[in-house]
Amino acid sequence: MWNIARFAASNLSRSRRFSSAIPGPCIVHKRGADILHDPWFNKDTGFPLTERDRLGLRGLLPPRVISFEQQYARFMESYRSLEKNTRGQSDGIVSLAKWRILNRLHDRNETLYYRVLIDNIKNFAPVIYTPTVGLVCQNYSGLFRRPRGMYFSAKDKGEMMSMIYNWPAHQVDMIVLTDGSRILGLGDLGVQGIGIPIGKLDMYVAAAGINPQRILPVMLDVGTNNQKLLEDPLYLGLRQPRLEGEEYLSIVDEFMEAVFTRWPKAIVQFEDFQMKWAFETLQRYRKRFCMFNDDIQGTAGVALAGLLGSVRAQGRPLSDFARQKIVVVGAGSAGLGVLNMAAQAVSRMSGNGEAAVKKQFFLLDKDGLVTKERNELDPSAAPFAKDPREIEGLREGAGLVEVVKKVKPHVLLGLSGVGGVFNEEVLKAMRESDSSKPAIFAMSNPTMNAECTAADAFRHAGENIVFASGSPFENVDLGNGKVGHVNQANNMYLFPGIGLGTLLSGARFITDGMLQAAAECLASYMTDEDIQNGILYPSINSIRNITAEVGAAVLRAAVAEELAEGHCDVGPKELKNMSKEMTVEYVRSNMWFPVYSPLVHEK
Ligand SMILES: NC(=O)C1=CN([C@@H]2O[C@H](COP(=O)(O)OP(=O)(O)OC[C@H]3O[C@@H](n4cnc5c(N)ncnc54)[C@H](O)[C@@H]3O)[C@@H](O)[C@H]2O)C=CC1
Ligand SMILES: CC(=O)C(=O)O
Ligand SMILES: [Mg+2]
Repeated sequence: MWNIARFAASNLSRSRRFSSAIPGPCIVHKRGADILHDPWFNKDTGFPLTERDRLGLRGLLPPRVISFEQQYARFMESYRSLEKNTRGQSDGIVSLAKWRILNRLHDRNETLYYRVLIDNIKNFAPVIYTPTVGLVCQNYSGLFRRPRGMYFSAKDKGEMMSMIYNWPAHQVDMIVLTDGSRILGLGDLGVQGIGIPIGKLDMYVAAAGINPQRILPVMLDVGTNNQKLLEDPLYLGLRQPRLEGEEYLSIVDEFMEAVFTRWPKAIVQFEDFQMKWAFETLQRYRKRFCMFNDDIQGTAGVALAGLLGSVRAQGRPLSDFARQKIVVVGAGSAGLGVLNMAAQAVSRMSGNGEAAVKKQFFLLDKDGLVTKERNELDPSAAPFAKDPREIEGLREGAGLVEVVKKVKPHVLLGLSGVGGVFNEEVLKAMRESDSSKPAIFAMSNPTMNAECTAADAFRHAGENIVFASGSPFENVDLGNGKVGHVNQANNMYLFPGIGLGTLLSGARFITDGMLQAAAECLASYMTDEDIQNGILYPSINSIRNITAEVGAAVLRAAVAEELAEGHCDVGPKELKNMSKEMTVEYVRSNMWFPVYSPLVHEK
């Protein structure tokens, strides 16, 4: 049974930590049953009697008033019963049942939903985010009950500027946008990919305290090339092949113009676009609008923090990063994003130009080692393609085992989307690594697409490795009381802070400097003792803390670059005068925290 006294105590300390927890009034333009059916305002049986009178709710609810704490306890009890009752059933069935119960609460009462999410983030993140969100996207048309977010389709061309005004909120701060073309490692899921912006924005609310009334998940439905979906009579998206070329770009252009016309200060996070459009749209918009691509830029920062951590784990100075041999498997938006940011970091550390520092990186895609001899070499991969003369004993297209045996890398990092590609032979080859603590990052999502499991990594590559995966795995029992620590190398450690820091800075663009500051902040978050124990990233339980630090680092970088225009009544001068600690506190104090606010009706 959930302990109400403990809840009250933790709530008290939380309300001290987050000054926004003192509930100010909330203006509502609805009355009566319309409020009960609006998850932003609904309190279910929690409406006090006076409020029921004021809002025309009297008689629409059973007479007894149930407190927030009791509602919370009742939900947690139902959740635990569900866990008990589904024991022994398949993982997929259990995960979807958990997602459904949380989703029903989300659709009914957002305040309660976000409170249970924040307080139980370690247990619930795998349900509302990776891995379960992948399963939800795969089954989205069948699971659909109520719409969430906005859908702009190829059929809406010419209409988007007016459509954007259909969204009921006056202000939107954070938008996550996808076209569904590369959902996690699951490929093209068309309109069903909307689950990803929804899950990412849930993390924004939980980790960054973005007000849920100011978030907007968006699906740009430009068709799908997934034949199975096109043939599915229940599929909810456009039943046509994906638009390409200028036709495609004109849809994204129109959407971006519409968004920034209505909400000039919004931030748009591009998510899970196939590689060609991920890079193209980033180039196209990053100097015109306040946007970033999470898969390219967020992932890069998280991976870089982990790579720097793995240097520290070997007991070496950070400057040694310039000597680490890193094999990256997957030359897509994520893999190339990581290599570009790693190259910038090495270049800064060594003082050499970026071209000179790429020797230590080895890039493989589905056709093996990428070299300059590759036919139709992708221009974004070209800077990392090996000159065959520098890689004695290796040839164009060499397989992963061959590369690992020959290179003896310090780090093996997977962003291929292919489950199990780090097989027993590859992992055993990592035993010959030149590092005293080889690092294995199986970053692809969801779980079944991870390049290897945590257990296999420790079993085959040895107990001295450091391990990270994109989706969560349990720590591994190594016997003799020893534990193989599993890190979650996921962009969730950065994107909430990038969004919040940018928002509070009032910057109109997101620069490399701001992203670098975010990565450096995460990299320096862990103590030497943690790192020695193989812990490269903090626990997800402290995600609000991490996000406050990352947000402050991003904000301060925007100030340093003279991009900060301020937010609400805090202007650029005040931001400039804040110390580092004050900035962290400022960011923290701007995090929304779910409490029932008194509702005040206004026509
Ligand atoms: N942990 C995290 O925070 C993140 C994880 N990811 C994951 O990374 C994966 C890839 O994402 P993107 O780069 O955007 O995809 P992408 O489709 O742009 O790239 C995939 C790359 O993997 C290569 N590949 C495919 N099969 C391969 C094989 N057998 N061996 C070696 N390489 C192979 C492809 O040639 C391509 O270069 C996805 O599973 C995604 O979930 C992406 C972003 C963040
Ligand atoms: C985590 C994430 O952004 C991805 O797997 O695409
Ligand atoms: Mg993604």
